[in-house]
Amino acid sequence: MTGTQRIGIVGGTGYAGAELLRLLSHHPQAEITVVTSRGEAGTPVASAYPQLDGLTDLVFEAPSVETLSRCDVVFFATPHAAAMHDVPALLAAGVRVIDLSADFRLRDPALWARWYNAEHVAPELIERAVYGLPELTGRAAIANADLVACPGCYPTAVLLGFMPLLKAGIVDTERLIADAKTGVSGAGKSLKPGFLYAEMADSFKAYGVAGHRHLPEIEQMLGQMSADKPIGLTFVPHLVPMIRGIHATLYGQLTSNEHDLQALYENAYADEPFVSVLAAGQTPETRHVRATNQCRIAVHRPQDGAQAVVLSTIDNLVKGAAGQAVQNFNLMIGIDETTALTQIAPIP
Ligand SMILES: NC(=O)C1=CN([C@@H]2O[C@H](COP(=O)(O)OP(=O)(O)OC[C@H]3O[C@@H](n4cnc5c(N)ncnc54)[C@H](OP(=O)(O)O)[C@@H]3O)[C@@H](O)[C@H]2O)C=CC1
Ligand SMILES: CC(=O)N[C@@H](CCC(=O)OP(=O)(O)O)C(=O)O
Repeated sequence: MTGTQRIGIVGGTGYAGAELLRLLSHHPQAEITVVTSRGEAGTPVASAYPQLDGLTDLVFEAPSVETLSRCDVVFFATPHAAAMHDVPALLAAGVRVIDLSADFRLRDPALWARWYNAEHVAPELIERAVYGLPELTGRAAIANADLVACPGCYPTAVLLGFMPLLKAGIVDTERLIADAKTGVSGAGKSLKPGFLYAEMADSFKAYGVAGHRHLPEIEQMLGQMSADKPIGLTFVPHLVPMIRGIHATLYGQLTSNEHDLQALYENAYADEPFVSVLAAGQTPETRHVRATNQCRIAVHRPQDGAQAVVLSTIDNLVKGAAGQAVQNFNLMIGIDETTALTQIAPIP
C-alpha cells in the first residue's frame, strides 16, 4: 500500500470535478494539491463551493503540465479531446492519470475520431489505457495501470446491467436494446439553452436516437464480455427532469430456457461492494442511489417469456463518473476499494 497521494483535479469548476472534490475531501489518503480552472484561476475553491468552507485553502490554478507534475495522481474531469493533449507529458513525468472523459475509452482511434469529431493526438497511449470498470475489467489490471479510462455514465449502467446475461451466453447478442434515461447534470455545467429550466422541467424527451457517442463504447465492451460475439445494440437515451441519476431498461432475447436469472445475477454480483441485485419482483429507483457509488439492478422475465428485462440504476456523477474514478484510484494505490465511497443516499 502506498502513502498519501498528492491529487490534481483538472476541471474543478465542472460537475464531475466538483463531485471529485466532494468525495476526495474526506479521503484518508488523498491530499488535494491542485484544482484547475481556466476561467476561475486565482479564485479560492471554497468561494465556488461554500460546502467546502473550512476544508480547503486551495485556489483554482490554470491547468499546465508543470503545475500538475506536482501531483502523484491527476484526475481529468474535462470535456472530450482535452486530456489527450497533456496525458503523454504527465505519464512521462511519472504521474498516474485517471481520465473521466472519453479520450482513451475506445480501442480504435479512427472510430474515436468519427464519434468525437477530432483527431486523436495520443493514439499510441490507447493500448496502455485500462478501461476503469472494476466489475468487468478486473482489479489487477487497474491496480497496475498508470492510465485509467473511466467509462461513460450510460455505459456503466448498461454494461453492469447486461454483463451476467452476456457472460453466461444466454441472450441473442445481435438484438439487444438499451432504453436509458438520465438527469440533466449529465450534460455538465456549461450553459446550453436546451437545459434551461423552462426548456426541460416538466417535460421528457429522447435524444441521440440516430446515434449517441456512447454507442460504440458500449458495443466495444459488450463484445469483450461476450467473447467477441457480434453485437447489435439499439441504444436510445432520454433526458428526464431530475438533477442526478440514470435508469437503464435493458432487453435481451433469451436463447436458453434453463437459467434462473435471479440466481444468475445474485451469483454474478455476490462479491461486488457497489452492485446490489434486488430481490425478485422489485424495481430500483434512482433516488436510492443518489450521491452514492451504488448500482442497483433488478432482473425480470415478464410472463416467463423469452425476453429478459433488466433495470439498472446509478448516479451519473458518482458510479457514472467521480465515484468510479475514486474506486479506480483506491485500487491503483492498493487500498480498500470502498474507501471514501460508503455514502448512503439521502432519505427522502
Ligand atoms: N456530468 C456527468 O454526469 C458525467 C461526466 N463525465 C465526463 O466528465 C467530463 C467532465 O464533465 P462535466 O463535469 O459534466 O463537464 P462540465 O462542463 O461541467 O465541466 C468541465 C470542466 O472542464 C474545464 N475545462 C473545459 N475545457 C478545458 C480544457 N480544454 N482544458 C482544461 N480544462 C477544461 C472547465 O473549466 P474551465 O473552462 O474554467 O477550465 C470545467 O471545470 C466530461 O468528459 C464528461 O463526459 C463522465 C460521466 C458522467
Ligand atoms: C444529458 C446529457 O447530455 N448527458 C450526456 C451524458 C454523457 C456524459 O456525461 O459524458 P461521458 O461520455 O463522459 O459519460 C450526453 O448524453 O452526452
